[in-house]
Amino acid sequence: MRKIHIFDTTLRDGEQSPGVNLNTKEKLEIAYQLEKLGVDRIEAGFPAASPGDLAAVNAVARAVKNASVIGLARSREQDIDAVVEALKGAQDPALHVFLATSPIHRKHKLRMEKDQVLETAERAIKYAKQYFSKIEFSAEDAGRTELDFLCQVTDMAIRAGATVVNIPDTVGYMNPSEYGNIFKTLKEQVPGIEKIQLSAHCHDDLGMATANALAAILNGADQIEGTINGIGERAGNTAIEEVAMALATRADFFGATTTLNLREIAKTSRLVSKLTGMIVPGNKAIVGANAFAHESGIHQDGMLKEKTTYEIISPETIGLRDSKLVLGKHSGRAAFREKLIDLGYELDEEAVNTAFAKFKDLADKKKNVMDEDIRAMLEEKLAESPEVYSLETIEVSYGNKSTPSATIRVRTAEGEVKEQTAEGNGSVDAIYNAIDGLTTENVELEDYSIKSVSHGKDALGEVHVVLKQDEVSAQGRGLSTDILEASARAYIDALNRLIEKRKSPGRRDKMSLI
Ligand SMILES: CC(=O)SCCNC(=O)CCNC(=O)[C@H](O)C(C)(C)COP(=O)(O)OP(=O)(O)OC[C@H]1O[C@@H](n2cnc3c(N)ncnc32)[C@H](O)[C@@H]1OP(=O)(O)O
Ligand SMILES: CC(C)C(=O)C(=O)O
Repeated sequence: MRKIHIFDTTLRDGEQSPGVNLNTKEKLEIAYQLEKLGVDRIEAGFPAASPGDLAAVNAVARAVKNASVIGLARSREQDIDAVVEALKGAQDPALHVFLATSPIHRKHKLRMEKDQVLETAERAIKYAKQYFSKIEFSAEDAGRTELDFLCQVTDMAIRAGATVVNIPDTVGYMNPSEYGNIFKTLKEQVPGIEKIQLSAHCHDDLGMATANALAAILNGADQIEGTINGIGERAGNTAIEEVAMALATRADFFGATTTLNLREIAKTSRLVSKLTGMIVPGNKAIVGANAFAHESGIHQDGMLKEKTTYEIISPETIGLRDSKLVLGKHSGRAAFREKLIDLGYELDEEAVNTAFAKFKDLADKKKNVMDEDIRAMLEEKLAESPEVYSLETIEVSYGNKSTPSATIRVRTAEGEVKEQTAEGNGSVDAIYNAIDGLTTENVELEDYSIKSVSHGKDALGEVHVVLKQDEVSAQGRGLSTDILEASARAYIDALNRLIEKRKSPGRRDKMSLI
């Protein structure tokens, strides 16, 4: 299979992401991880940009042993000299020199005619030749360059001594068929093209960076430039992990491969995200948090029967432990049953159905139902606790300048519905006064505590109360995404158990499953 070289520019183009600034230590940490990932080339920075970047590139150049280290330069002697300086001590140094070739850049930015562009680039490559055996020349904005002129530029670069010619789609303007056609044309029309490597460097302004890079491969590109997590100038660059996984997953189609250690992908992605501060979107291909997570019942059922129904890549391939079945409102019984087994619960079918109905109610209120939520939900209910009172509705009125009041409606075991409104020092006090008014039980609140069962602002709140009546006490627990409702449920639960204890004094409190 044809080998595609991976040129990583996370430390150069990736660092051009607004807001990203990597110091030497951070660049080194990423470079070591890129070595583990097995990239062929590491573009460590733009040494002429600042003394700090020159020093960082030098540190990377001296540290990296298993990849070529590259510095970027404009077609100017002082920039090339800075790269010479920065790459001192490198085991396998290479220069990357560029000049824009498109009519827009020639006219407005460089203010050069075509022949001046050719002369300037040729002079720079020839100047660099005395220092470097490996030189990549980039025709910046190649995507918007006249194809016949791009052939001329490529011919000039080969004659001047470039070993790699890069065809950047600098502004992410290309589509796969146009971009592929550039590579095909260069391969067909430029003499001596077989002596050099052709490289693709794409930007993601129209969301086509990876597709364009793959089109370049299909049309003869030898090297792909990109970054981890696709970070980079504006909308970013081709994401290296996407190209590597596309080639690995669809080898049948592309007939090309990288020599990356794919198991290092997830780790590299996490490190780059941490050090650059650029958060990876959940739905990002390959490395997003949801890339191997399944939420809907039909998908989860398929996954439990056979993973390939909904996964084209196994998460282990990129160094993740496993896929995730996320319980949410679209989940079905198959995934729910599996989760119960995972959590160590053995319930009969009827209990599973009851628990599943409660789970669906909870999932309507909460985005992600976590393991802690399910445990709490299963253990909330005391199967043997008869419901003398059950909560029907709760309404609370609270203002920091008015007295809180609560209206509670309960249903008795006989089916009678009772309603009571009361005021209190706070919302919970008002709720408990209203319940006391309804039940006419003379109880004392001995203990009240509240905790969050899981994380986030939609987390379940769990309230625990202890009520006392004539030296007998009983505990109660209430669970809800609303802490006031959880408070009411806990109080009523404790009351029910207190009444039950009064009827059968020897009975102990026992928590059990639904
Ligand atoms: C497509 C890319 O990603 S290219 C890489 C982009 N990365 C960077 O620019 C980061 C590092 N850059 C820098 O720190 C600074 O721009 C420097 C140090 C390189 C230059 O700074 P300054 O000398 O102040 O120039 P400034 O950035 O304002 O303008 C760029 C100059 O380089 C010229 N230039 C641009 N590209 C090239 C090139 N490939 N070869 C030669 N000259 C170039 C411009 O025409 C302009 O020249 P002018 O001042 O004569 O008009
Ligand atoms: C320097 C070149 C390769 C570049 O970053 C671009 O054109 O996007």
